[in-house]
Amino acid sequence: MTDSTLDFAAVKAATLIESLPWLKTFHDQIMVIKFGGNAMVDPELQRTFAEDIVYLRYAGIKPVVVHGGGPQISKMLDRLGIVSEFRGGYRVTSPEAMDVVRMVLTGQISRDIVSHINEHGPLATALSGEDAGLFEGQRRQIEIDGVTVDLGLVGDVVGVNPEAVFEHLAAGRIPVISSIAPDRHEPGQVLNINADAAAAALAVALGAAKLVILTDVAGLYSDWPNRDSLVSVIGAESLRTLLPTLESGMIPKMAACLEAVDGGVPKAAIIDGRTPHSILLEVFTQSGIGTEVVEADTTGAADTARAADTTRAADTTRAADTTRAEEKS
Ligand SMILES: Nc1ncnc2c1ncn2[C@@H]1O[C@H](COP(=O)(O)OP(=O)(O)O)[C@@H](O)[C@H]1O
Ligand SMILES: CC(=O)N[C@@H](CCC(=O)OP(=O)(O)O)C(=O)O
Repeated sequence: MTDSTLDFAAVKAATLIESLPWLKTFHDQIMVIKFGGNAMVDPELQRTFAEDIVYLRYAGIKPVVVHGGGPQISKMLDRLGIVSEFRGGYRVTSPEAMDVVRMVLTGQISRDIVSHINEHGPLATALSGEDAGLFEGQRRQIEIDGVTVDLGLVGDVVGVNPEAVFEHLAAGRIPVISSIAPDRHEPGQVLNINADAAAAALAVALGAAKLVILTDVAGLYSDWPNRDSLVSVIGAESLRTLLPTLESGMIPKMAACLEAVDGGVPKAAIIDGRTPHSILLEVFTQSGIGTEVVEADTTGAADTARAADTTRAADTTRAADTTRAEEKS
């Protein structure tokens, strides 16, 4: 063998062995993966997403997919001439818009994800938050600049009955879940749940080891919209302080990460779903990609502890064009 072949083999071996601690950490653990509508616009990315999910499953992890579909819902609403707007990151949902939300999420997107995963074998099964009483919802109102905004048929998940998900996992299946919930206070009424929030509530109820949210941006930028300073790791307390200053799309996402970590999920990450195999890069490399939210704060002693614990880079921010691996070396 030539020197360059040997070097290449060494790099491959190093990449493979880097996954060993994570294979041990997550063995037999539940991981909730939220697939955002903006991360699924390209058919090739849907294919590599399915490969990653199947890879996790065969690596001995129990993946549970919660999907969004905001852009796809907006497109269908436009086609049907139904006006919709977002307030504070949530879609104001009229009864006729709700019909479209339900149809697109459960009838179209869920089916597509199941179909891509099942190209690898009969693994995935679709569930809506309505099925087997999985989610219980309650209408939510938000305040913007001190004024209460009525979001219509938008809800929070206020109860999760995870038995059906556990049963599917025990049977070796990969549940693919749509973020619709029956209204706890109005029988027959369903509510539109932001998929980040649904994923967080489910991750807590399932006792997941990690929540991973795929979106169309590298992670949380502390200098948005400049994109020079990507937050690598952030503790729950720092995020709580930052949350009120964030802008639209990031609000539900970071609120969901905080809810998950506050609820006992050890780690929640926001990653760029446009990077092929971003899930494998996040889960099986020491440096990961994107932004990770952890319980302990990222300054001072906590940094040292986490670095020693071989989890993440201690820096809270980094230049957008440097990798976390470089930071750690
Ligand atoms: N601080 C920030 N860092 C990164 N992205 C941000 C930030 N603030 C707002 N955003 C916006 O949030 C978007 C992600 O939210 P969203 O469009 O709802 O994604 P998804 O469909 O994946 O749920 C990004 O594309 C970006 O435009
Ligand atoms: C209340 C609310 O805003 N619900 C979302 C549900 C889908 C979703 O969350 O999709 P993404 O993950 O692609 O953003 C919506 O109607 O767009």
